[in-house]
Amino acid sequence: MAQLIDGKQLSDQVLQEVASEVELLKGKYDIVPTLAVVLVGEDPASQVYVRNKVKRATEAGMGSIEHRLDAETSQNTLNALIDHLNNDPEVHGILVQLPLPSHLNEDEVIASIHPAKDVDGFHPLNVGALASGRPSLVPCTPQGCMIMLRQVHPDLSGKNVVVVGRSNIVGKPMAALLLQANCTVTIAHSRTRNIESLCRNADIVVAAVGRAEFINADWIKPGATVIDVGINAIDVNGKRKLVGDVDFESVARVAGAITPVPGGVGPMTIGCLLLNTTRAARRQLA
Ligand SMILES: Nc1nc(=O)c2c([nH]1)NC[C@@H]1CN(c3ccc(C(=O)N[C@@H](CCC(=O)O)C(=O)O)cc3)C=[N+]21
Ligand SMILES: [Mg+2]
Repeated sequence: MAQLIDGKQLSDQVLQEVASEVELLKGKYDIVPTLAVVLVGEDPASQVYVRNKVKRATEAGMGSIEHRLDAETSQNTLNALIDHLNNDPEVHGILVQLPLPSHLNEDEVIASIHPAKDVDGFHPLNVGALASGRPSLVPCTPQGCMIMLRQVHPDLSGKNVVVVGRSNIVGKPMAALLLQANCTVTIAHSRTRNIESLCRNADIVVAAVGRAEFINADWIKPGATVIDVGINAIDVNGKRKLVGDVDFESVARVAGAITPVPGGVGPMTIGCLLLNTTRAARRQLA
């Protein structure tokens, strides 16, 4: 049975670091690091997630502000809100929950967030900084995955890694971070040929495809490390169950180490979001 990489426990460690940084920023500079979360529409999964973020922020002694806008909100209204948050000195981080309703332009929204407050790390300036090896605000999920990987591989140099999925939110920034850690990185996606045998050669597989239990034990080299980014809600006998992109049951029998879902990458994403918020706050000190 593979070693379990406990995201809940690791994220508690990250949140403790966040809490002491918050203490320091309060005591020394009299600022309360504050995250503004913007949610457009009422997707129930998004609401759970937003509630979790606000809860953890409060526990870490941070400030948080929630802006809920209805699903029909116009681009102009959203732009005006972001403009207001960009210029509010008491807001250090801005997160606009994605995906947005289809009438809104996500790229425009992301580009309108001040790069210094872009705690998701999605602004083109932050994307460019990461791509050219000068990371500043790094996307939370890949950042959390790196912390988990370091538990098993303190030195990642020379490891063969396959990242399955090429999204701007996970796959691409994940590959950039791994490359910076001197891994040999392959990005696989829906058009990739022989994806199974590619994965079977990897020391590390990062699964970020958004398909429930897509990757099974045949894809995994015995002893390899598997990071499961997927969070998919499936129906099992009328009950809602969360599963990853990895068939945990079978893969855990061949892998050397694996992250669970829930309790894996998800909590680490939230930990890193709050870590980014303290970093953003520190950089905004006059
Ligand atoms: N601008 C933006 N930034 C994001 O980072 C972002 C986003 N939009 N939109 C939605 C996705 C999704 N996401 C999750 C993070 C943590 C959990 C999480 O903590 N999940 C728990 C389970 C929660 C449950 O029980 O439903 C776990 O995996 O253990 C889930 C989902 C961040 N996202
Ligand atoms: Mg894909």
